[in-house]
Amino acid sequence: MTSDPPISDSVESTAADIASMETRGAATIAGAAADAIAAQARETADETADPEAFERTMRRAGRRLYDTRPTAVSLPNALRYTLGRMEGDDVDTLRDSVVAATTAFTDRLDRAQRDLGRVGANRLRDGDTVMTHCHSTDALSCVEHAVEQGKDISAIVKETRPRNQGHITAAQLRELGVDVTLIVDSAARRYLDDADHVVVGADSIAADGGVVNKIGTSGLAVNARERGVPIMVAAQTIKLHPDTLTGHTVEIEMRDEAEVIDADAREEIGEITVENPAFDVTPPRYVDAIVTESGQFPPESIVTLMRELFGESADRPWEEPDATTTDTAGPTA
Ligand SMILES: O=C(COP(=O)(O)O)[C@H](O)[C@H](O)COP(=O)(O)O
Repeated sequence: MTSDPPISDSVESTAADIASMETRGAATIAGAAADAIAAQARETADETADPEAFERTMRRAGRRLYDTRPTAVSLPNALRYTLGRMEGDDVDTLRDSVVAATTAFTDRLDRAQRDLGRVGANRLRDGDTVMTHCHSTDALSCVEHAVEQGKDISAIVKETRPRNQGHITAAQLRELGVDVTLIVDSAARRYLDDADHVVVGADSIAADGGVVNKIGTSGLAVNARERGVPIMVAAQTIKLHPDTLTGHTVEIEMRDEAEVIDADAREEIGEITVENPAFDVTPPRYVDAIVTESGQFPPESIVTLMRELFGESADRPWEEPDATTTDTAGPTA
């Protein structure tokens, strides 16, 4: 018996880049995964004429990507869209179906971001100041469209420890011509008095409207509510987590302590525990609007859109057909 074709270099390097956060941010991760799946389909079709071997290899590639980071549902949703459309009785047809699905998926990704940007921009007025957390391409799309509408927008950008994704946000806002004030995370409450909106992205949105995003989002949202500053979550619909429709929770990624403290400082302090959760959950009552490519929603009604898009439950086309369902439950929300 001959062995199945290997996982492609493209999938291996994409998976490594996602795990190391070289490729990061939910939408970017989804696009990279779709591109890697397309590369895998092309290479596998060159290496086997056996349709079953092709399908097994594609599922294996899907699992390799799936296992990288657990929180952003855009990754499994990208696999759902692309591998879920794999069909055909021969390898060429199977390959073409997957490649066509990946192209359609990445087109939708770009279009969705533009469309939600227009919706989010309508919430911003000329002269407004937004406060941001982390780096979200969906959130930035709202600011970009507001600027295109001729609005003068300023930004207070939280640096977002431990990885300082706020620096990326600051640089991209400057490219848009937005005035930027960079602050440390702990200064957020003080500067909320100068903000008209908090604008953040999402890695996953649960059926109850809970928003999973970079650690620190929930504290920011609670403070913003106390200060009367509206909180807008910019999230295209690939951020909707269909497993939460059936009671599953969203796993919160715990990352290496080396991101928080270097070895020398740790040694100097003595025996301590260091925790580094990458994300947290903002309860729906602290969110004013979830802005998607299908319009804006109060968080409590997002479940309707989720059912429309995913039905009552989500399939897992990266698993072998006879595999028992893997529970996605983990420490969460
Ligand atoms: O929390 C993060 C990124 O976390 P990390 O840096 O750990 O990946 C972003 O706010 C969301 O992914 C949304 O981003 P986008 O709007 O670009 O999908």
